[in-house]
Amino acid sequence: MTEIIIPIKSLTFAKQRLASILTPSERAALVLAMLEDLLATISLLDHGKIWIVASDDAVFDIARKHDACPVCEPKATGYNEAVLLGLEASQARRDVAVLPGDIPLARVSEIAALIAPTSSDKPHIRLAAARDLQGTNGLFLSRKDLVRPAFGANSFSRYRRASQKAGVQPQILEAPGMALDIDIPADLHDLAIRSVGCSIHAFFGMPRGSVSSHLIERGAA
Ligand SMILES: Nc1nc2c(ncn2[C@@H]2O[C@H](COP(=O)(O)OP(=O)(O)OP(=O)(O)O)[C@@H](O)[C@H]2O)c(=O)[nH]1
Ligand SMILES: O=C(O)[C@H](O)COP(=O)(O)O
Repeated sequence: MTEIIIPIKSLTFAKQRLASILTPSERAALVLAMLEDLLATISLLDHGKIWIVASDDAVFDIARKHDACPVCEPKATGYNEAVLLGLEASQARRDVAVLPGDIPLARVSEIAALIAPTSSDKPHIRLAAARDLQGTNGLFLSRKDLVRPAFGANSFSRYRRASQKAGVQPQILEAPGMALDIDIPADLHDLAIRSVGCSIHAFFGMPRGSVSSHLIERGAA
């Protein structure tokens, strides 16, 4: 079964691009709520080990609650280095997936399509794009050395090129829930109005009708 790596940046430095509308403690709470929702969604599926690469006890507490394995990152060296730590920790030779922790609306069916185990030795890569078609919100490798982690600006086209260089035509997944990663205030506004019933909605701490105006007051839309 497919093992899953989820890197979570130090809560102290989390979600800097939301600093104009959320306080540091709100940003930390947002990261934890998004992780809860993602792990709850994954828990509905058959999967291999989940590796959470992070440096905060609060993150590891959530990991353990969902039977995920903590991988302690000695210092924050970036998204790709964190993924490499997860890949090293994983004992799987084949079928690994990487998910960011900030896709709280990812649907069960979308993650199922991303992590479906392969049955042949033919190399296989799956990619789920961010809605701007620049970022990558889901990566699946049938062998963990098929491409090196290459997250960051414009990673989607970089992964496509790297896959082709490795002789693999990547499968591009249609995944609108996964496509919303929470980077900037406008993403948070979209999340607030689409997240009723999720932990993330409780994070906003108010009934649906007022979420939108509250975030607009802070400049999110
Ligand atoms: N463990 C770990 N995870 C990281 C690191 N940098 C980014 N991530 C995680 O990678 C995923 C995607 O992060 P980004 O959207 O690029 O950035 P972010 O750090 O969440 O937000 P900004 O501070 O606004 O850039 C999230 O799950 C982050 O928590 C890092 O240095 N270490
Ligand atoms: O998708 C990626 O490779 C990274 O997350 C960077 O993209 P972002 O700025 O959309 O988070």
